[in-house]
Amino acid sequence: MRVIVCGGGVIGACTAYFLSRGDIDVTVVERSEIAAAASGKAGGFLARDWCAGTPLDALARRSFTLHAQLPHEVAGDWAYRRMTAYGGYVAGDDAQRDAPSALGWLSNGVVIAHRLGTTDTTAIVHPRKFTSAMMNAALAQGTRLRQGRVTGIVRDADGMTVTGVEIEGSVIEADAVVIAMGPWSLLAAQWMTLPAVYGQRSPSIVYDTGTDVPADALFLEHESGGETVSIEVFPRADGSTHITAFSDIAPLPLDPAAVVPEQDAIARLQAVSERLSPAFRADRIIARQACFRPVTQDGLPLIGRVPNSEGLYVATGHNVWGILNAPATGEALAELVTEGAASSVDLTPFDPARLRPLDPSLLQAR
Ligand SMILES: Cc1cc2nc3c(=O)[nH]c(=O)nc-3n(C[C@H](O)[C@H](O)[C@H](O)COP(=O)(O)OP(=O)(O)OC[C@H]3O[C@@H](n4cnc5c(N)ncnc54)[C@H](O)[C@@H]3O)c2cc1C
Repeated sequence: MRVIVCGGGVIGACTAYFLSRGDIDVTVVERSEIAAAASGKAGGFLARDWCAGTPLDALARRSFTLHAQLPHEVAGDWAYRRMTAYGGYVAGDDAQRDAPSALGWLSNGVVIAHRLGTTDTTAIVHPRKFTSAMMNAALAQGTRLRQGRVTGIVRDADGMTVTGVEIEGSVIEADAVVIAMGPWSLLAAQWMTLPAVYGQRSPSIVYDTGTDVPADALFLEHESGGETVSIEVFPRADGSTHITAFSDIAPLPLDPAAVVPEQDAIARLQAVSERLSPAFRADRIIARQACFRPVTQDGLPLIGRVPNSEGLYVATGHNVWGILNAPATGEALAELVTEGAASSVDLTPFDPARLRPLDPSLLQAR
């Protein structure tokens, strides 16, 4: 069986890894480089039970377990570690402003209100290193990587059954095709019956904090310019700390390589970060970046068969939990493609047929 995975983000890499463990001929087509988009620029935070009470719960729990197993199965170091997570706020002009923080590495006035996760329930990876390691493991199992832009799907005479993928004028044949192009999966709605996928932009700054910042993830609220801003701080085991805030809605550039941060958002983020801890000094900044996470209309991913097609699958729309949920998505999708049904997780809540398909004429008008 020949399977083409379109997109080399964390979802494409994990899908290729699990497919290539079977007797499957896998090709990943990536237009830029592995982890070029959100999968290389995310925080990498993982939580076992933060999706409890939602349709994502089983997928998240399975993925959290796989994240703990993969360092024993796959070569490479992607800085997997368990961590503690805290919630709180940055005090404004009041008595708390000068009070020492409960966590010694934070500045006065950073108030820790509650613990959100322990080393049993929360963890982190370096997302670019994780995605690359999964892709390298797939390559070691025989997967091929082809650089190029997927520009269409090829079908047989009945118009239903997929026979390959078009890459800028050339065609590679396949028995099954998986669309895993993150927010750019939207473009695939021109070629198949697919619901809309949107991109939500977030800027982030990465600091080289070495051993100055312990394994404490932070979810903080801060009053800034009359609005309440949510700040997320993710110290990783390789000594880098990722800080993000100020998500906004912006047009998705057609080329993933054209995603750049707004200078104003980065300046605001840098100012907030400096307020949190002396560890976040300007001379320690190693990346100022932005990325678009893929979002669907109901906030749940699309994982499963594409309606009205034979041999066509999609895995995208993972929103804020794409790094967490990639392993279980890849595992379940590999089962669906090769065995006809997913056995590790119930994919029913993520069936692409649950949402109204996007009218392709809206894309042509873009
Ligand atoms: C600031 C930020 C922080 C985040 N933090 C976390 C976190 O802490 N934990 C967590 O679980 N999740 C987090 N996320 C979410 C996570 O990053 C995403 O859900 C996940 O990376 C999406 O992966 P993907 O593979 O679907 O898409 P992408 O990473 O966007 O990958 C899609 C790939 O497809 C390629 N592509 C596009 N078009 C084509 C084409 N025509 N042909 C071939 N290739 C193509 C692109 O170049 C890209 O490499 C965060 C996101 C952001 C923005």
